[in-house]
Order: sequence, then structure tokens, then C-alpha cells
Amino acid sequence: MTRNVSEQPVVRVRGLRMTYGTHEVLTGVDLDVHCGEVVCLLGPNGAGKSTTIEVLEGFRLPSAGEVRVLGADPARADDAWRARVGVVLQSWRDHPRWTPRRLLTHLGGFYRPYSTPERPRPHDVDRLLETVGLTDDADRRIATLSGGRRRRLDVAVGLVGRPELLFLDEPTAGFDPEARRDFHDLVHRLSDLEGTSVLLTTHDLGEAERLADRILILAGGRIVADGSADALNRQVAATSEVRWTRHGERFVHATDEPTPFVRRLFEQYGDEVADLEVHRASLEDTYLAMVTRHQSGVRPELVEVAR
Ligand SMILES: Nc1ncnc2c1ncn2[C@@H]1O[C@H](COP(=O)(O)OP(=O)(O)OP(=O)(O)O)[C@@H](O)[C@H]1O
Repeated sequence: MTRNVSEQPVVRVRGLRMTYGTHEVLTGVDLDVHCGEVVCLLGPNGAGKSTTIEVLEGFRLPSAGEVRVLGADPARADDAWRARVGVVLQSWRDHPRWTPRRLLTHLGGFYRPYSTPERPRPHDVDRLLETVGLTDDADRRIATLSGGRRRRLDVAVGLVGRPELLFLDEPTAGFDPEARRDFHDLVHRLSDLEGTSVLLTTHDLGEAERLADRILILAGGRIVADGSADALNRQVAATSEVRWTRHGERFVHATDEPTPFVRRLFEQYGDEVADLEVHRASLEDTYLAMVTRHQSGVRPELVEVAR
């Protein structure tokens, strides 16, 4: 995704703190989301991901800090602001006797006054049902939908107003692999074709790697890493493993600089080099290293890396 760096971020958070009773969950979160970016917020259970998202949605008042979302303070934002923001919460439990078509038509109506030529609102309901893969269930009662189908409906509810900014809290929990892949395609389309900015939480590191332009890791109440999956991996675990065979014999070499090493390998052996593989640390390795470092009491400075 190319981005105009002069643009104001659509989400800007500085020094966000949240305390429940005596439990200090967020101790100073700083984060930005830029226009059209897909940002994944990762962190262990209880790190405060949902709390952060709920503050950004305007559903929770922070204890302290500066929060701007689409240029406004979400705690004081009006209906026009809300129409520009999509939210995917926990499963839709209201109106169990309604059908997905009726629910989306009903909710879509609230967005009509906020339609603009650049962003006609709401979404066409049939197309939206097709987009989330619910065409065959459009006229069934919501109460009879399976968990995964209901989750698709949650996503449709978040999208019906054609939001400029979409918050998704563990959107693919309960999805089968096909629904998950369809959902990833949908997020890419929203970001690439509609310029929708997306902030989502997930525990699925593969999903984060596939979807995110940028990954934020929340641990110990603040953001401890910020960068693309590749950049974070390089930062935390610099060593790569190069594997190849030559005349049927296997070789493995660990190096911090795989590209020059591979170049030298080909200069020396040319076409004799076969089955070449370069393995970098996975996002899982990186994530666990960051979180373990934090949990072992070392307070890591923010790892911010080139995107
Ligand atoms: N309304 C509340 N009152 C008191 N404590 C709360 C409240 N909401 C959340 N917490 C606590 O704040 C901490 C952070 O919760 P939060 O749900 O934001 O974490 P999370 O990172 O989203 O976790 P998970 O990955 O398990 O969903 C937890 O210890 C939770 O028990």
C-alpha cells in the first residue's frame, strides 16, 4: 500500500492509560493507524487489546491520554462520526427472529443520511450478503445460523455503512478455513479498492502475517513492537538459515545476511546449487520472543522498524 506521509493518521493515540479499580491494564499506549492501512493488534490474553479497541470506538472512557479517531475524540463524537466507523463486536444476539436480509436493511437505513457521492451509503444488501458469503442464508432466522455464519453476519453489520475505518475484535474466531480465507480476501479488497483503514485484534499469527501492513504487539500495558511482519522478524531474530543441496548432499548455513551469502554460493557453484531455501524466523518466534522478554521482567524499548 502506498501512503501519502503528509496525511494525518485516521487513529492517533498518545499516552493512553486504563485502570479498572486498582488494576492498571494500559500504562501508556501510543499508536497510529494511517489511511488505508491494515493494522493488527497482537498480545497475550488480558493484555488490553479489547479495552484499547473499545476506547477507540467510544464505548469506554479512558483513565488518561489523548485519543483522536477520524479527527475527533470518540467519547464525544456525534452520529456523523459514528456513520464513518464500522465496528465488529461479539456475535449479534438481538433480533434472533429476524433474517440477515431484514437486519442489514434495517441497520443500513441509519446510514442513508450520511451518504456522499464518493461513498454511497449504505451498502447494497444483496451484494453485501454475497460478499460475506451469506446469500444462501439471507432469509433464514438469525437464531438458526451456525456460529461461523453468525460471525459472518457480524462482519456484514460492521460493513453495512461502508465505513472509512473498521474495528474488528477477533473477527475470525469460529471461522472454518474457507470462511477465514474469504474474510482475508475481503479485508484486502476493502483496503485496496475502498481505501478502508482496518484495525483488528487476533490471536492467529498467520492471519496477522497475511493481513497486516503493520503489526503492533501490546504487552505490559503498552506497545512493545511496531512494524511489518518481515521487519519485526528481522529485528528480533536476525539469523536466517540457508539450506541447499549439491550433488545430492544437503547443506545448512546460519547467517545474518542471507542475500550476499546466496550470491556467493551461486558465484562459486552456479547450477550445481539445488533445492535452495532461505528460512527467516517466523512471526510466532518473534511474537513469543517479544512477549517472553516482557514477561521475564525486561521492559523492552519499543521495537519500531522500517516498513
Ligand atoms: N469492565 C471491566 N472491569 C474490570 N476489569 C476489566 C474489565 N474489562 C476488562 N477487564 C480486565 O482488563 C484486562 C484486559 O482485558 P481485555 O479484554 O482488554 O484484554 P484482551 O487483550 O482483549 O484479552 P483477550 O485476548 O483474552 O481477549 C483483563 O485483565 C480483564 O480482566
